[in-house]
Amino acid sequence: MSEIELVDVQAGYGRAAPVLRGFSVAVPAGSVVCLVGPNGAGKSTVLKVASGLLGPRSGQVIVGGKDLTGAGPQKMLAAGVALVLQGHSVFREMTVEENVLLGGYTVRDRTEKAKRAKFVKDLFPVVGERWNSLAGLLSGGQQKQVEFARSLMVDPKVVLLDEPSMGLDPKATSTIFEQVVRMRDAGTAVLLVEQNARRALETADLGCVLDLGRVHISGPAHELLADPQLGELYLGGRPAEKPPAV
Ligand SMILES: Nc1ncnc2c1ncn2[C@@H]1O[C@H](COP(=O)(O)OP(=O)(O)OP(=O)(O)O)[C@@H](O)[C@H]1O
Repeated sequence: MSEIELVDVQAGYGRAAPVLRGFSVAVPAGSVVCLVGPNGAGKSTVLKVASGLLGPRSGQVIVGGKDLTGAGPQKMLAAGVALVLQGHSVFREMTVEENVLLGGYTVRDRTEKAKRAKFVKDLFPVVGERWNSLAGLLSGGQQKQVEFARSLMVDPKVVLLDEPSMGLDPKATSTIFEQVVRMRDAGTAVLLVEQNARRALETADLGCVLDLGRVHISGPAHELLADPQLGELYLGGRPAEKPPAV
């Protein structure tokens, strides 16, 4: 079963022409789905619709088999859909602990909250190691892991990640993608938007290429990576150029 599904969604801003024009995607349990596509294609808009920040003009948003079309962000979070925003959203003047526990604000049961805090510390060791540090003292990649940990405090079924590698160097980017896999292996479905398309598809189970507000092509991520035409158009060149014939 899909944890979240967008079906034939039309969505846009104000009176402007729709950005998404009949877009569909399904994120199966225990999988990472990566959305790629050119700038302005509507990738972040998909995450806004999936998180309830933007209501679709038509189409459906189904979470865990229930139609939640038009539900706002609070209801979507309560239904198990968490969003990790683009850029850095940690509170720098607060400790890592305070940042992470903020994610569990809606978890009333103290035992459950303590259990979740232990879970995220185990999943992201750096979060546990720096638990009492000010979040602003951490590196960009470490801060991103604090954001991941914060989003997992409510034990979401789905995490939406908007460009998690933005602003990170290649080493930190690798760590972040490793952590995305750990999230998935811990049972969270992940819908990922990335500029770093090739690297993201290497991590993902399924890929979906978005162009002109629709799905251009979708399928197993390794198949998209191997497609030379997609490589040229969307992934910044072919995967393995043959040496020129002499
Ligand atoms: N808040 C907004 N108000 C009006 N138009 C918006 C808003 N956010 C995005 N848009 C427009 O919607 C279109 C799609 O934007 P979106 O951010 O979803 O694309 P994207 O594929 O994520 O792009 P990028 O790869 O550059 O982040 C763009 O034309 C953009 O200008």
